[in-house]
Amino acid sequence: AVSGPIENYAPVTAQRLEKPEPSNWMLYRRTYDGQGYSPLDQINTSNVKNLTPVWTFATGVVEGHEAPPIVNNGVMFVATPMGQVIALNAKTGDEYWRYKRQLPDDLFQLHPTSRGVGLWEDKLYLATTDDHVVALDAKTGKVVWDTKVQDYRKGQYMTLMPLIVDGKVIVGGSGGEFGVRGYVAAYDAKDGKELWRTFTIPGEGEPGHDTWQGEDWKNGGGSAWMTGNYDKETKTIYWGVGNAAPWPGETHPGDNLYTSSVLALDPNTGKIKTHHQYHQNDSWDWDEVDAPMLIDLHRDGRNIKSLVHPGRDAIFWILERTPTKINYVAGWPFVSTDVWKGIDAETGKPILDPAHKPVIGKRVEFCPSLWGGKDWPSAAYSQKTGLVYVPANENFCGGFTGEKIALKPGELWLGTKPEDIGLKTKPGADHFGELQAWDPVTGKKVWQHNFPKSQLFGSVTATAGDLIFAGGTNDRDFRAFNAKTGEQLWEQKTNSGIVGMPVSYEVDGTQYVAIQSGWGVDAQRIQDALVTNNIGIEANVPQGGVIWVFALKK
Ligand SMILES: O=C(O)c1cc(C(=O)O)c2c(n1)C(=O)C(=O)c1cc(C(=O)O)[nH]c1-2
Ligand SMILES: [Ca+2]
Repeated sequence: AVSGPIENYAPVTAQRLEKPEPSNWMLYRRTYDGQGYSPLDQINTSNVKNLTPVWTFATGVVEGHEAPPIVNNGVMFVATPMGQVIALNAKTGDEYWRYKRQLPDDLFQLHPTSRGVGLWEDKLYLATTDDHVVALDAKTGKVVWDTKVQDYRKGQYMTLMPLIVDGKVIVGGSGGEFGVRGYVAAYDAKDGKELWRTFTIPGEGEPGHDTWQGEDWKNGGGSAWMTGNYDKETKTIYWGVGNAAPWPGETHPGDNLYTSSVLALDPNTGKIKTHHQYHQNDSWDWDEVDAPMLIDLHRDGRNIKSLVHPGRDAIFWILERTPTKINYVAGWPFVSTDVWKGIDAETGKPILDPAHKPVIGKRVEFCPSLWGGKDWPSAAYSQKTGLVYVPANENFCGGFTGEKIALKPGELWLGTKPEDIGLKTKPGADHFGELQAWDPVTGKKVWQHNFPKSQLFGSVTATAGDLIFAGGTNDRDFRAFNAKTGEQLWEQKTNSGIVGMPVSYEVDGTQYVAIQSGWGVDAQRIQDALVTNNIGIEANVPQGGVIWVFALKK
């Protein structure tokens, strides 16, 4: 059924984003600190077994549905692949309106997805794969403004959910596999005017430019394709930066700032306050775009305003953020890796084993694979347990033969042949996906749940009911775990595999859990590789998107 118009829409303000009501999920990870934690606790470890679907909604789209259902006072906004936004009554599932972008016929989407819509006042903001930012009227879905960011014909596109800070719509571009020069940019939420643009690769005369040689910086990658987090006290955005381009480091000698780094940005000007580079001269497609979580830790006898980032480079990073600097605190491998021999305790730079760094003209193998210990799907932090929950992958290795290839704008530029990219499973591996729970204070793993026949490729969400929700597996299951023990307490088979982000919200006194099921993008690429390896994995993960909403059986 189609509901009537949206009435009494609650305008989104700076205050509401800084301190969101427990009932709502209005930012990518619910709060600016990126913790992915809901304070709702009606659904808990003892009653989660009674969790049952209350409504579903077919999106009509095939491909990877990665966005969290965004909820503002009972109104839900869901972004799907192919530039669609659906507004729904979060309680009944009735549709208010739908926006469908007309994508150009000649658009090639390497990553056909959208990770969500940002909210400000009475509008929504969508970043599109044909590289526009579009503002929609939250009540009607009508386009208010539409700003071109860059040219999709040059391999510039966007998949992220915009970060909204104080009336600014902040986005970052994808295109690391097309040799773009990455950037983060802000638009005025009112009219779509560009306010600033900061390139993630410093130009001539800028600090860090000397970490590049010759002209390499112009096409050096460093795309910034995930939503940043925000420290409202110091007014600093922490934004993750992607891989260097093309992949083999030999083709772009130097540390290559600010690829595979986190940038601390001033939201008003885009000025880079400071940075931390996780690993130098990236050669593995190890984008470090998933923004670090802002967590207050009591560690080593002192209070630390930390940045916690389980990296694609297989290292669980703990950094300290100060207004002027980011300091290395600790790091350790959370899945096995043959690339790093350790971490320099002084500088925080990982120590390379050159035998596992891709080069030109010779096949090099490395573990983990180019999808890393953890790709873009987000980890979560529970304020109740004090643990960090990581969707990790173990027993995958990768490899390729580096090649010097000339850049053709708009064409894939990997520095290897696409058909040469391997995903290998370690012989005798008894599992791949791992849901891990880490204590960031002690650096100890508290529990781990293994997935014998699947990768784990979906974001994780924690709730105050001591529950961890996650999809991410090729068996179509959506699951709830006991946050303290890792015991699996509930599961629901859905229509497709889940690469989406679980959220929780409340309407009229009832707590709900929502997720998009709809398999695709790189979870499917890994699946193809697993099936090719013929290790007893079911080939077929049905596709097609459905929004699922659950509540306790009454
Ligand atoms: O370098 C880039 O610009 C870029 C962009 C994206 C994207 O926008 O989704 C991905 C990647 N890289 C990437 O390396 C990767 O593994 C990946 C997986 C996915 C996905 O949606 O499953 N996107 C991307
Ligand atoms: Ca990439």
